[in-house]
Amino acid sequence: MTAQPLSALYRPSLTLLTDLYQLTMAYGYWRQGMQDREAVFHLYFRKAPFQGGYAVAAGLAYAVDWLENLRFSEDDLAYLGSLRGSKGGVMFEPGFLDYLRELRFTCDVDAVAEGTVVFGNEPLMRIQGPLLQAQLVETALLTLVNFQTLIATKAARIREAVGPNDQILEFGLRRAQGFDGGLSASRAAYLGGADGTSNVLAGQQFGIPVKGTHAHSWVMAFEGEEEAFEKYAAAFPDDSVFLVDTYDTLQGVRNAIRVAQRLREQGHELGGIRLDSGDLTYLSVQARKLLDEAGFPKVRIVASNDLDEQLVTALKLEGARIDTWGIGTKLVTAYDQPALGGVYKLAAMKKADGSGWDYTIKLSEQLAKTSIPGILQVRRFYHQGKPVADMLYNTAEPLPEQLTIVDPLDATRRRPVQSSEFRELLEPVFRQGKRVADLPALADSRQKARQEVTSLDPSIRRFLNPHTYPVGLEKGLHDFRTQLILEHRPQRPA
Ligand SMILES: Nc1ncnc2c1ncn2[C@@H]1O[C@H](COP(=O)(O)OP(=O)(O)OP(=O)(O)O)[C@@H](O)[C@H]1O
Ligand SMILES: O=P(O)(O)OC[C@H]1O[C@H](OP(=O)(O)OP(=O)(O)O)[C@H](O)[C@@H]1O
Ligand SMILES: O=C(O)c1cccnc1
Repeated sequence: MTAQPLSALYRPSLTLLTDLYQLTMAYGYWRQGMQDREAVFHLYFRKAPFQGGYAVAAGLAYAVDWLENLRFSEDDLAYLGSLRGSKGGVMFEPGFLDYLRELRFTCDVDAVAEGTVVFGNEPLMRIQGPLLQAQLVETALLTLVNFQTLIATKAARIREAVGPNDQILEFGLRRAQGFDGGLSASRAAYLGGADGTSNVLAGQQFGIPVKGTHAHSWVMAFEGEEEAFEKYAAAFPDDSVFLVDTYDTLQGVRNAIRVAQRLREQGHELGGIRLDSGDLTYLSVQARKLLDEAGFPKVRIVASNDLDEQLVTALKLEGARIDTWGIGTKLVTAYDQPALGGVYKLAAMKKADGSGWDYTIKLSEQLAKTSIPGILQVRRFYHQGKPVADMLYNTAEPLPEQLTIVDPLDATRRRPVQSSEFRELLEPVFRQGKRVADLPALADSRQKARQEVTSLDPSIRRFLNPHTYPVGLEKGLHDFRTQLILEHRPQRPA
């Protein structure tokens, strides 16, 4: 089969962006008449990425867009109708395809706003509604939220390393995992703390400032480096950043200074220089000296070359004089942890007679992987404006006067909640399939992300062995979960 043109992937319907098993289960539920049994699922990850102490929630805007456009097109239905089982019969009978044709999303969705700091085991999304639909959306929600949360978190860590004043430019498109990997990474990187991107499509789609310098090939295309700088400046007299390391970096800085002097005579100022190889500390210190001595203290020094938060930290400690950090591969591919292990688990089903809830649990040998039953909400407690602990609780049960949170991994660790200052993290986004909340602008989510990260204690923000932020189960929920585990676990005689 020949490859589809790229434009064919930007179709109005991305409903088939799913795993086949979502559709086979949907068919099975439909056949059983179970499609409308009310169910509750939660989307959450278990462990913050990069061995860090937190994650930054992202991807909700994509998820909302996907859910709002959840509709099987005639092309989708024709394809599903063409699928065959192993004996050659149709996989999905025509009556089911008719059902899918009329299917509209009617679930309630509650979600954590983009830019919110989140921790392991906390639902980022809660989907409540007809079982078939709530199940069907699993894969797309995971693919959209997992990746962007991962990249936003990486960017937030890079922002931590870089500090509040320097610029971060995301340069990753060429090394990203495919075109959508590149596009959604640019969005999430901006949300998490980057100031701009080289990705022009991301600029157009999301309003992210587009920025950049020039490549080595520009310099190589001219007789000499100075001429190359001269010609670039002729095109962009007020917006030039020269890449100075094609031949000899410090000689490149001297060439840049000569061109900057001529630009100044014409009433323009050089924007910056970029270093892309060698010892970035030594070279940035030397370059700064040369630029300052020549009367160019405002010319910025941009650095790139396989940077990440660890390298930025090292370069800062070494005394590098870098103002702008160009970061590509390691940011957009989340190089040291290329996937966030977010999961989507069934937590409750309405009884067949509609009289109440049956709570569901997925057991595991590891307690960390055992799911949490209930119709969950996350309450974040504050002390003097700073988050101190999060509590997961079942909204279907009354809360006691005195709240106690229990560590889900060690029931002996519990703490009474003293603070009366709190907020609920999961906010209504859809009610019966209709969007009920406006999504914030991307720049506002970005600002929120920064505020949220900086509100955390430094012990949680640090890279090396960060403290664990307390996330616990409300004691009633903990006791109920334990009881459910005991009910479901086979009690083998000793
Ligand atoms: N002062 C420094 N301290 C720690 N690491 C540094 C320092 N300067 C540069 N690095 C990092 O060291 C790595 C290797 O850089 P270097 O330029 O020596 O090799 P390279 O990338 O193979 O060079 P080139 O781009 O010329 O092929 C890069 O990830 C770079 O960011
Ligand atoms: O190192 P990253 O964090 O991934 O940042 C992006 C890299 O992409 C470019 O290199 P490339 O060799 O592709 O092109 P160039 O000739 O413009 O340097 C640029 O010079 C950076 O080194
Ligand atoms: O503009 C730049 O300097 C740039 C863009 C993409 C990749 N590397 C660098």
